Amino acid sequence: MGSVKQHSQLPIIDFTKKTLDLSSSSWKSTSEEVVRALEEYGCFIAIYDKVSLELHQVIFGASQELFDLPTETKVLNTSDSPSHGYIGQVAKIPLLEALGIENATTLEGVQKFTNVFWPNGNHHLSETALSYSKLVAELNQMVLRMVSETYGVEKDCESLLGSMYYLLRLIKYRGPKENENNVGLFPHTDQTFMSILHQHQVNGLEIKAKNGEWVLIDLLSPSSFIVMAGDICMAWTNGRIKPPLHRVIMSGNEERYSLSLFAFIRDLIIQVPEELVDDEHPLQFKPFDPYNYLHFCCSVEGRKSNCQIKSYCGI
Ligand SMILES: O=C(O)CCC(=O)C(=O)O
Ligand SMILES: [Fe+2]
Repeated sequence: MGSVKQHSQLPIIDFTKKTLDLSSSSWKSTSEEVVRALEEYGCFIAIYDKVSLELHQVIFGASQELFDLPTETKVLNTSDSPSHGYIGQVAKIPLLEALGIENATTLEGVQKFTNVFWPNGNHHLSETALSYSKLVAELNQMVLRMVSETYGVEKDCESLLGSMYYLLRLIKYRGPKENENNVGLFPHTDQTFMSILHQHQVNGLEIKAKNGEWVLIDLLSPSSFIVMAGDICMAWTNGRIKPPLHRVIMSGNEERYSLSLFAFIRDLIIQVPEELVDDEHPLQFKPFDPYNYLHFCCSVEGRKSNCQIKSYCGI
C-alpha cells in the first residue's frame, strides 16, 4: 500500500473581514497569531481577498500565455541578480520553468519586463502584474509591521520597508513523463526576507514538518496565499523565525502554475536588533549585506553549505 500524504495542518490566518488598522483590537490579536505561526512553522496560510477572483484569473491567464512563447523569446528575460530571470531546461529540474519580473511593484519594473517581449508595450500585462504585485506586497508589509510591533522593534521596520524590493516569479511545472522524476523543485529555503506564494488549482507545494514528514499544502481557494519566512528574516529575528524547508512534487500530469512574490532587501546592512538579544537568545548573526548574500548562495562555497545563512553570517 502506498503511503497517504499528510495534508497541511498549517495555521490559517484571516486577513479579510478585519480592518487591520493599527489601533483596532483585531490588529493586535492577528499580530500575535502571525508571530506564533511564524515561530512555530516559519509560514502560514493567509486568507486575503484584496486580490479579486478576476485578478487571480487574469494573472494566471497571462502567465500561461507567457510560458507559451517560444523558448528563444523567454530566454530574453535576463537579470544581473542570480535566478531573477528566466529559468528553464535545467537538466536536474526539467519540470520547472520560471520567469522573473524585477521591481514588480513599480511601473518601470513591469514595463521593463513586458518591453522585452512586446517592444511597443503591453499595457494589459503591465497593469495586471503591477496590480497583483502591489496588492500582495501590501500583505507582506502588513505581516512585517505585525512582527516588528510584536517584537517591539518598530524602528527597524521602517528601514527594512524602505529598502525592500520585490521580484514576482511566474512559475510553470509540467507533469513528469513516464519514468521521469516527479520533483518540480528540490527542498530549499528561500533566500528572501519573506516570500508570498500563490497557485492556480493544482497542488504540489510541500513543507517539511518538525517531525521530518513532508506535508502537502492544500491551497485550492483563490484567496489563499502562503506567507513564508526566508533566510534573511531568520537572521534579522536572531533565529526566532526559521524559514521552512519546502519543495514541489508533481503528482499528476496536469500542469501547475504558481506565483512567488519575493521580498528582498538592498542597500541596507541587516543587524539583529538589540531587543532580540538576551541571555536566552544570544546573538547568532553578524551584521551582513543581504544583497551580497544572494551572490554567496550561488558561489562554490555557498552551494556546498547546508545552511547558507549560518555559513554566511552566523556566529
Ligand atoms: O511553486 C511553488 O509553489 C513554490 C515555489 C518556490 O518555492 C520558489 O519559487 O522558491
Ligand atoms: Fe521557495
